[in-house]
Amino acid sequence: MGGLDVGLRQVVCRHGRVRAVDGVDLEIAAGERVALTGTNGSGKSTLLRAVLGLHRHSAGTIRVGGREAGSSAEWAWRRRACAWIPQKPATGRFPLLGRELLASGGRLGGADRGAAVREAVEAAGRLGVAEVLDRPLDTLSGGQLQRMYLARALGCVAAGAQVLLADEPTAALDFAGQEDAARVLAELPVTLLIVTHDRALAERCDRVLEMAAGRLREVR
Ligand SMILES: Nc1ncnc2c1ncn2[C@@H]1O[C@H](COP(=O)(O)OP(=O)(O)OP(=O)(O)O)[C@@H](O)[C@H]1O
Repeated sequence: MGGLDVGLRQVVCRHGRVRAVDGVDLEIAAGERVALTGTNGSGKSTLLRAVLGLHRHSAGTIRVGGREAGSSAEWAWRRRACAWIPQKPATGRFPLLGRELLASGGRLGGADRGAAVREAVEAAGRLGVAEVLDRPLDTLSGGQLQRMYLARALGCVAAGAQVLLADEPTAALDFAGQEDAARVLAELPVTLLIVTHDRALAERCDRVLEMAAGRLREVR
């Protein structure tokens, strides 16, 4: 089993005056699969975004593979190490085509970039979205877009990402899609941190954590 360990110490994230994440400690072993559940607005997405450096007003310590990130080179390493499926995919003002998304994000790096993009395109085929590769992202349905992001994440893993941070990756999928995505995610040889309200997906994880008002507790 591959993967990198992830360690959070006393992480606090603010949105203005709101402490969306309020002193979170978390240790995830390399290769562990962790589901993060909890009430709406409890800080789950903010926590995931902080790991990627997408939430600026953060304090505390976040390590991936034992490495903190501060410099732009360290953040670039972090973003290559961590594949990312966002909750609210931005299609942008000038939306990318599907196949551009698969090669996007600066996360497909290294010598195997071509192989990684091929893997992402193949994954799109397996996930049933091959026919939308040449369409702008803003013309895709929510479920098609979510499948494209999953395919991109699989390409990132093929390119060497060892952690997958997924924010409600099955929320827009039909029943068969939820099953397929849960199986694919659970079989990946990486460390998984998945925000989800999907019980079946949480069941496949080694641990389930719950967030409430910015604080974390272990459920199983
Ligand atoms: N851009 C923002 N500006 C101001 N407040 C924000 C912003 N983004 C999130 N928040 C607030 O921070 C808190 C945590 O939000 P977050 O999106 O992390 O919750 P969540 O647990 O992922 O919720 P959900 O299950 O509904 O997706 C909420 O009170 C939310 O309203």
